[in-house]
Amino acid sequence: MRIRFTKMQGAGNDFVVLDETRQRLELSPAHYRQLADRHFGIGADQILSVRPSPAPGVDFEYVIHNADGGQVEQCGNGARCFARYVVDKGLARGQRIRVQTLSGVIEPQLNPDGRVTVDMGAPVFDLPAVPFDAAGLSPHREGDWHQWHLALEVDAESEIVAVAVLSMGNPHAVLEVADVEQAPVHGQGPAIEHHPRFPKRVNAGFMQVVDRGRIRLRVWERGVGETLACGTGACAAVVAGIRLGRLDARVDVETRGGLLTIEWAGGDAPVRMTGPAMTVFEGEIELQE
Ligand SMILES: N[C@@H](CCC[C@H](N)C(=O)O)C(=O)O
Repeated sequence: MRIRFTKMQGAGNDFVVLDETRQRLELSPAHYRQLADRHFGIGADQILSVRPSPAPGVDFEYVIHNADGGQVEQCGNGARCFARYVVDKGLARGQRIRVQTLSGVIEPQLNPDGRVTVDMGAPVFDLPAVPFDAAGLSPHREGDWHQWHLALEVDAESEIVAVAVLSMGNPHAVLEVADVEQAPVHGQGPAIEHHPRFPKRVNAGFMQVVDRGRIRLRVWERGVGETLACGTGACAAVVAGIRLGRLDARVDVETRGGLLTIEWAGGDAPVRMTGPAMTVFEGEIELQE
């Protein structure tokens, strides 16, 4: 089967975008893995499918698959690229759209400067909803919140890390580190992703607080590995930093692929994420059966 695609990136987190507004492509997990493969396919961290509105009051459905072929609930950098795509392709009626995801409705909006702001909804702290199994663990109190001590096995050595746990529609564990460039992202990242206390696995964020309005962040993404940026990871890190008393309500997040700005007023307020969204190229690919 031959299909058309658009390659996009948001702060270096890269995507293959597929237009399924007129016809479902009915792709298998193996097809998504081929599209994401950097040697045998196009190369991407996630595959984003644009589908027609599934319900009154929303404009589109946004379906996300990780590079490993698994479907996931949310993708923040992808949401900005999704908005840029539907506007540039003339599929959207205005600059502000409502989009159904597996974890709820999000509202991206194109800004005059070309960046995109997304209302990502409120963070979720209910541990079973993340999901995170805290049975038998004692929380370590910080700010108005707490962190959890997890035992990890990394290169046959036992290590303990303190993580803040929350959902931005998808699960996140956030660790504070002194220097993000020296952080053991490729050692601790996969150990946290597959830790048995996270039954759906987890995205692991390594956050260095520069000052109350700026952090540096690297994220080991579930189903992908380290990416140049993770939008929901940036939201989760800033929310965690605010609740732990380290950050103010508006924070610039430096990632290896670019700058994101995250705003959160606390409580049930939605998290707002602003950042770039660009088309890289378009083409056709023959999918293996
Ligand atoms: N790149 C993303 C997150 C994509 C999904 C994530 N890997 C997961 O499995 O939850 C972002 O920008 O948020």
